[in-house]
Formats: sequence, C-alpha cells, structure tokens
Amino acid sequence: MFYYLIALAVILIDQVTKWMIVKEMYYGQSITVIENFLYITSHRNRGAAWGILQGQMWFFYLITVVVVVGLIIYIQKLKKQDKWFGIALALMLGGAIGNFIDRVVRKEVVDFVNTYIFTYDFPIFNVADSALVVGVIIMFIMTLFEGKMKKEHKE
Ligand SMILES: CCC[C@@H]1OC(=O)[C@@H](C)C[C@H](C)CCCCC(=O)CCC[C@@H](CC)/C=C/C=C(\COC)CC[C@@H](O)[C@@H](O)C[C@H](O)CNC1=O
Repeated sequence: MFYYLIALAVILIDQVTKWMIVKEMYYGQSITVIENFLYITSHRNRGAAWGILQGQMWFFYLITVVVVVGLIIYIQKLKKQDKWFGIALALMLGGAIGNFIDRVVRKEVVDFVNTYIFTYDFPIFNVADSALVVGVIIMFIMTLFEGKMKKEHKE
C-alpha cells in the first residue's frame, strides 16, 4: 500500500510540473537555469524516448497498460524485505501513469528538463521519465546486489 503512495506522489509532481509548463510557457520557450548545463524548455513529444515511434499512440497505450499491470502484480507479490525493489516499482508505476495521462489527455507528452550532458544535448524529458529511469536503475542495482547476496549464501 505504501508503494502506491510513492507512485501517487510521482504522478502528482509530474502532472503539476507539466501543468505549470503548459500554463506559464509558450512552446519552444527556454529558461536558463544553469548556463550550458540545465535549461527549462517547453517541449512536446508524440513519441517515446528520443522521439521514436512518433504518433503511435495505440502502441504506447498498449505498452503502458502492460507495464502498469505488470508492475501492480509485482508490487502485490512483494515480500517484506523487498523494500527497495518496491520503491523502484512504485517510481516506474508513477512515471508510466504520468506519461500515460499526457498521452490520453493531450495526445502528446510535455517535456521540459533540458540538460546538456557535456556537449551532448540530451533529449528533453520530464518528471515521469526521471522516475522511470531512476526506477529502472534501482531495479538494476537490486538485481545485481541480490545476485551477489545469493552467491555469498551458497559459498
Ligand atoms: C524514460 C522512458 C521514456 C518514456 O517511456 C514511457 O513513457 C513508457 C512507460 C511507455 C513507453 C511507450 C515504453 C517505453 C519505451 C522504451 C524507451 O523509450 C526506451 C527508454 C530508454 C531509457 C532508459 C530507461 C532512456 C531514457 C530516455 C529519456 C529519459 O531521460 C530521462 C529521454 C526521454 C525523452 O525522449 C522524452 O521526450 C520522452 C517522453 O517524455 C516520453 N517518455 C517515454 O516514452
């Protein structure tokens, strides 16, 4: 149950930030936060990461529903000691739903976090993407860590 609160918090923060960007900024407007590193740029994406599959909304709905159902089943099955795993799943759940709301309501995803990692202009993303990526990273670390733990028990 606790994990759904994390997912809900991610959705709220994601939707509030997107709502502010849509309300306060015109499309393409950019605000410098840290020169040459971080900008807030009002952007829209009809695709997935890096703008792949532009406009394939039905495909995105399908994938997102499968991802969300999978995550909920996984969260329900969690045991007590899988705390971090649950947090990772909750972050991914919140992120997936956050972008899903945009895709259903706006038919496009609002993006605004514009970072330049070294000289590479990383694709503009949003809070939901960050939650998804952080969730994936935590899950990846947990899986590695779990593997290591099991090996130790065996030896
Ligand atoms: C993060 C997943 C993207 C997110 O997937 C979602 O919604 C999920 C729930 C539904 C998709 C239909 C299915 C995932 C497709 C897989 C994918 O795409 C490969 C992802 C790799 C990833 C490593 C895990 C890299 C990271 C990229 C970016 C995020 O950097 C922080 C750049 C984000 C910008 O291109 C921004 O314009 C994207 C826009 O906001 C729409 N977002 C989505 O489609």
